[in-house]
Amino acid sequence: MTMVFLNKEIRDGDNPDLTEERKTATFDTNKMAEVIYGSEKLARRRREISQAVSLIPELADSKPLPFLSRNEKILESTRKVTALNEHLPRLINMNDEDEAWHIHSEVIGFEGNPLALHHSLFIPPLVIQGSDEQHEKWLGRAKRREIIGCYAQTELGHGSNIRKLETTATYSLSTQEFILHTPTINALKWWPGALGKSSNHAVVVASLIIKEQNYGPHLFMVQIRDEQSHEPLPGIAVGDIGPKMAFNGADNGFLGFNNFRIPRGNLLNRHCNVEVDGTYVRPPHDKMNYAGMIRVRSRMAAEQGTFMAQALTIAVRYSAVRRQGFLENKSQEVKVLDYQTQQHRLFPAIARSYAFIFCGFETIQKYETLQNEMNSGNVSLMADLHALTSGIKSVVTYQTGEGIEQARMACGGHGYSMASYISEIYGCAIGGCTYEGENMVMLLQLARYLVKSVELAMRGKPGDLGPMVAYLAYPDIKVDLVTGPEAYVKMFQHISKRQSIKATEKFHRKMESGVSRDEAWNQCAVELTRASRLHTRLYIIETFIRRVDSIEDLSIKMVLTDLMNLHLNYELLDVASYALEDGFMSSTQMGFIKNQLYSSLEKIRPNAVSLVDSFQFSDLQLRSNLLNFLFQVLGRRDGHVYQNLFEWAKSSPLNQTEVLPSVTQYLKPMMEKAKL
Ligand SMILES: CC(C)(COP(=O)(O)OP(=O)(O)OC[C@H]1O[C@@H](n2cnc3c(N)ncnc32)[C@H](O)[C@@H]1OP(=O)(O)O)[C@@H](O)C(=O)NCCC(=O)NCCSC(=O)CCCC(=O)O
Ligand SMILES: Cc1cc2nc3c(=O)[nH]c(=O)nc-3n(C[C@H](O)[C@H](O)[C@H](O)COP(=O)(O)OP(=O)(O)OC[C@H]3O[C@@H](n4cnc5c(N)ncnc54)[C@H](O)[C@@H]3O)c2cc1C
Repeated sequence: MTMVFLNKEIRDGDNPDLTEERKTATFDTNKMAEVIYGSEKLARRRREISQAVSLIPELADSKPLPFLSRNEKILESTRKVTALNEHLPRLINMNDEDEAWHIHSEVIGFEGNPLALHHSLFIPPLVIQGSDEQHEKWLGRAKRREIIGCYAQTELGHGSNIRKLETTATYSLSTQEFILHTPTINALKWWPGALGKSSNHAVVVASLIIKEQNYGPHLFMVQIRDEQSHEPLPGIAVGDIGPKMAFNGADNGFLGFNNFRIPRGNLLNRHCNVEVDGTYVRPPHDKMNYAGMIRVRSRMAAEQGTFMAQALTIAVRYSAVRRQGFLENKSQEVKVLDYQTQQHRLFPAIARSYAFIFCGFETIQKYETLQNEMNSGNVSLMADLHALTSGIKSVVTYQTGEGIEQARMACGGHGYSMASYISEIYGCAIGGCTYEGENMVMLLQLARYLVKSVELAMRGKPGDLGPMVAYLAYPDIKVDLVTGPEAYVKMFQHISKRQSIKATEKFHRKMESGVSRDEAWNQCAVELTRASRLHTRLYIIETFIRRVDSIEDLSIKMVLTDLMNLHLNYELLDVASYALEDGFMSSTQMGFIKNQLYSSLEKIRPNAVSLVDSFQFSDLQLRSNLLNFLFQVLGRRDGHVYQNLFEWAKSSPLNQTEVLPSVTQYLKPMMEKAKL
């Protein structure tokens, strides 16, 4: 039986192919949005905010961004973000981070802006690592945007290995100051977003030196530019690092110090301190100064899930209006979305977007618990969350990159045009594989945790394993996949456990053969990263199942169950070789998984457009609206892509004149010469 849901947002004049899709949906997209965003209130607020933004012309792009130069992009993103700043108090609840995040992505898009890091990486470390007194001094000013800041950690020579950062902060007993210094070119800060041209403050990570002893990376509040003139302060060299693959509306920068002095009170000292006489007060956890990175990583699953969801919204809508080729009926070409290959390209990625967003909820909540615990001095949760978020950040960024690239290819030629907006989304999202910890490096961090856990299990201490890794001690009992999701989890647990054990045993064998610990680790690194990926994918599957279990609305639960089954079969198929290898999975089971996968694609087909509509991205957010000016056009909610692609092309600066200088200066003379 199909429940017919009349989508309230079907509009007159929409492309009939899309209207037809929306009519076949078996669920209410507003209800689904509540599940995606976690509450009726937030889903509703997002719609209200989008609506309010659409009525303010100055918050729209003034030109299609791909046609702008780098300087124009920065000017435009700054214009928008400052205009937005003026409107913000009327549009959102200023204390609600989700509302703020939504409105910024809507107005700014993926190109970045000079304030992006201020909120995500300048204020949070100040909150986490700053004392009450330091909050008093800087936090209010930062929140009011009297000062603009960034997070300056990475250097030209070091990003992953932060223990080897070369920027020094040497304590001067005589003046009670820290002297910041960049001893070599390699030690220049390099990459920090918004540092290059916009920020006048930075949280700088530098190696703390007291009486010639290096205490490792610490965080310092540093004013880098004059608040009046915006000129760099004496002793500071700062600038932009040049154009990047994407994110060119932001000014990632470099920064060098020439014996630049800051007061002792600028060491962010909620958890550690340097006393007047140079006595160092240790933090409660060795890696306390890394807590800000856990925070950002904990938010990456949800963030990347929505990045992928935007690319998929564009690709799925387009696939429902793009007609090409025939199936049975030779009188009308089919929507490309009807091809099984197209569905296989897009639907598993839709499932992953949902999975990442659900998983993101859990990690954000876990971080909030950690933050509360840390505030009361309990750091026992840090190691677990560091391991978990290290794996999640790596898996979701990689799979998001894959999903967005598939979305681009699914749009054929038009996907390659910047009119699709997909290349911009890709460029921004894929940066996540590198920033906040390069993926391999982070997978190896999780592997340390897995190896230790396997060692505990091997020593017969399974009781000491945390809930996340308890399965490493479970016995192997064959499963019948027909029985449902739990059996899939057990199969995945077996695969993940076996890989963790295999990698650990290999590591042990290498050491027993006389290879040093570090060398042995390196010789097992690929196997170790495999274990980390499997463990993380298992965790994501489990969060998906938990979320679907918790849903009460039947129509929503049914379609999410289809999506979850697709996810389970797709993921298991992808790693099946691990289970076939030791005979835990039979070839019959493999066939079963494939058939389940194909049948999931068919089940999802009528709901595909509504599943992406449910993310409720506005046309402005997808840079697909023509309301005020010409924007990218492929993901338009109304589905009128062709005429708008033509408008877009006409607006290209190249078409503002019929004969270009390239022709008069070079081609014409060449052709004339050839005639002689
Ligand atoms: C790879 C590590 C973790 C290694 O650190 P290390 O001090 O050399 O550590 P080690 O001696 O090898 O010991 C590892 C040990 O330290 C633990 N650990 C490491 N990090 C944490 C943590 N956050 N919480 C709790 N524990 C932590 C690990 O679990 C290890 O513990 P173990 O020895 O196994 O018991 C570190 O260097 C690191 O985090 N590197 C990545 C750098 C990074 O993420 N940079 C981000 C810059 S900001 C940015 O990119 C902004 C992007 C823009 C945007 O978001 O939009
Ligand atoms: C868009 C963007 C925004 C950024 N924003 C900021 C910012 O705001 N502030 C800031 O401080 N930084 C920022 N960064 C810098 C970013 O955090 C670093 O680039 C990142 O941490 C990776 O470090 P790296 O560049 O040193 O890479 P490298 O470590 O040099 O990586 C190169 C290769 O070496 C491998 N490798 C390195 N170490 C190991 C190891 N131990 N084991 C195995 N393989 C290894 C890596 O896997 C990789 O394949 C940003 C970067 C980007 C791309």
